[in-house]
Amino acid sequence: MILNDTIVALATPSGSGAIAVIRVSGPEAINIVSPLFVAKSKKELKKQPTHTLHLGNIIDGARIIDEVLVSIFHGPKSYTGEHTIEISCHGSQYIQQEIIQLLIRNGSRSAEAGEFTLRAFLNGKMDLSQAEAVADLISSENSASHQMAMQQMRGGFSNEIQKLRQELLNFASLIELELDFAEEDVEFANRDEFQNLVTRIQQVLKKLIDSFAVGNVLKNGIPVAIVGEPNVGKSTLLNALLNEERAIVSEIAGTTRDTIEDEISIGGIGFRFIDTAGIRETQDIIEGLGIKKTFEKISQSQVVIYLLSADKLGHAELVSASQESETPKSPDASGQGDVAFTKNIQVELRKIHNQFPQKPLLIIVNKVDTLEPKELENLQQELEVISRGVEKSQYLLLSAKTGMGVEELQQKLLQFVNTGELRNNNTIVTNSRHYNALLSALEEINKVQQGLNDNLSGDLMAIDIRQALYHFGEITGEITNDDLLGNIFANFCIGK
Ligand SMILES: Nc1nc2c(c(=O)[nH]1)N(C=O)[C@@H](CNc1ccc(C(=O)N[C@@H](CCC(=O)O)C(=O)O)cc1)CN2
Ligand SMILES: Nc1nc2c(ncn2[C@@H]2O[C@H](COP(=O)(O)OP(=O)(O)OP(=O)(O)O)[C@@H](O)[C@H]2O)c(=O)[nH]1
Ligand SMILES: [Mg+2]
Repeated sequence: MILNDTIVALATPSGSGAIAVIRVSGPEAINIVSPLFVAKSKKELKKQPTHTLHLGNIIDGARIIDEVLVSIFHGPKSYTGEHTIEISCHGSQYIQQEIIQLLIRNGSRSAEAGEFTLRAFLNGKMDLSQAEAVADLISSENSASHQMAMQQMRGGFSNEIQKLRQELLNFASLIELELDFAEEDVEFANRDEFQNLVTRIQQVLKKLIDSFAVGNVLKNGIPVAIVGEPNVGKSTLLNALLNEERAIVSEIAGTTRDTIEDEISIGGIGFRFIDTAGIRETQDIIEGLGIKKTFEKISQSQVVIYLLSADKLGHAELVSASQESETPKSPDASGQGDVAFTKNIQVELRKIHNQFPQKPLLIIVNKVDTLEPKELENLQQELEVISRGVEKSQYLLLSAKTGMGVEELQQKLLQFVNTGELRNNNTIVTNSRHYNALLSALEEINKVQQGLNDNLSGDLMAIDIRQALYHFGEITGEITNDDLLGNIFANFCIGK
């Protein structure tokens, strides 16, 4: 990592647009751009005050490349903390490249991914968790992920960690001071006060650690698997939820072979729907692989939608609960197909439920547009029977084709999400690196607690306190190394 040179990159997306922004940052940024810019006012860019905007031409010798707006930031008063120039040019890719090449010929270098924000971090403009939040903010696509990233970028999480760290540090210093007076048996660090602090740190850490369960799903979108027998309308439902023709739909059973995923926002929260290959006994190797994948997707999902087709149900005459474990006959063409079919569904459902007992199951009957009102009544009863014994299940009727009941489904899905932490504006941990550091910090704090219980000597306790401090420092970036920074910032886009 070379950090004392001047870097340049396009800050706006690659491609052509109305306007593009090229950003230059580093000790020579102003000196490099100044002679390449002729202001309409004829004023020299170099002499302009910080945070001012100037209209003029970017020139390459006698040639004018573009008419642009240039902003100037004098370090350390800038995003990166370095001298920074931003050039807003016309959004042609040709112009963008001509200007960037010109800047490179005149002494700047192409920035690496995340290098502007890396510099902001290294220059103390933000701590590491705030820098990570910048990337999350850029990729946020709904209200929930936006709110969490914004809170973290503005330092909510960092402040909480910093405060604990500072208090713990004060105690560590006092305890370590005792070591210098070991012979005199003095206690600079009041043990009762220390116990209070340790208890408080444990509580905060536990709260933050618990929030990750929510934060992780809210950030990545709540995965919802749509499963069921072939041809029940899983892909049609996916399309209805996404409001686009995302998956191929046909009357041929076994249309979907591989899983198809896409995300939408419902009530500000991201849901990732996973359409799967219909579950059935099959000789087809590829279809079989698809079905295997379906079960993988169920295990990864937060909620399972088990879809049924109304045109196959409709007979209230059902198997009793005691027979449930019996292997069902496969549906046949002899007219008794429906009963066997329903029994089949019961077995299928219980299979899923037994394999994933904690997973909420939404049993949904699709194609209700094909039923007569009287048949609908029977269906209600039938569903009661089908879902009996499958805890955490709810059922719902809909038609993916007409859209009836789809909104109700969305509302039901929202009920599975705990949005309390979001509403209360609590700090929510969304980053697994932070989560792991918090777990390690708690482990060390628990050792400190044990030390207090055992009346352990200060020198031994100091070791665990230092370890806990180390893990706090990992989150905010006081403790770091080039590999870790490389990893974090390599996942940024170029120009950020
Ligand atoms: N054109 C442009 N838009 C942008 C950015 C940018 O770098 N350029 N940002 C980049 O992500 C975000 C805004 N973030 C910024 C943060 C700090 C400063 C800045 O100049 N800070 C100085 C002065 C503060 C002040 O005026 O009080 C400083 O911190 O000292 C600029 C942008 C989003 N929009
Ligand atoms: N009448 C009616 N037909 C529907 C409805 N939903 C789906 N269909 C039809 O059912 C057939 C199967 O739909 P798909 O969405 O391909 O079914 P699938 O469950 O994805 O099937 P596989 O991918 O083979 O597992 C298609 O002909 C759809 O048009 C509905 O609500 N009402
Ligand atoms: Mg399908």
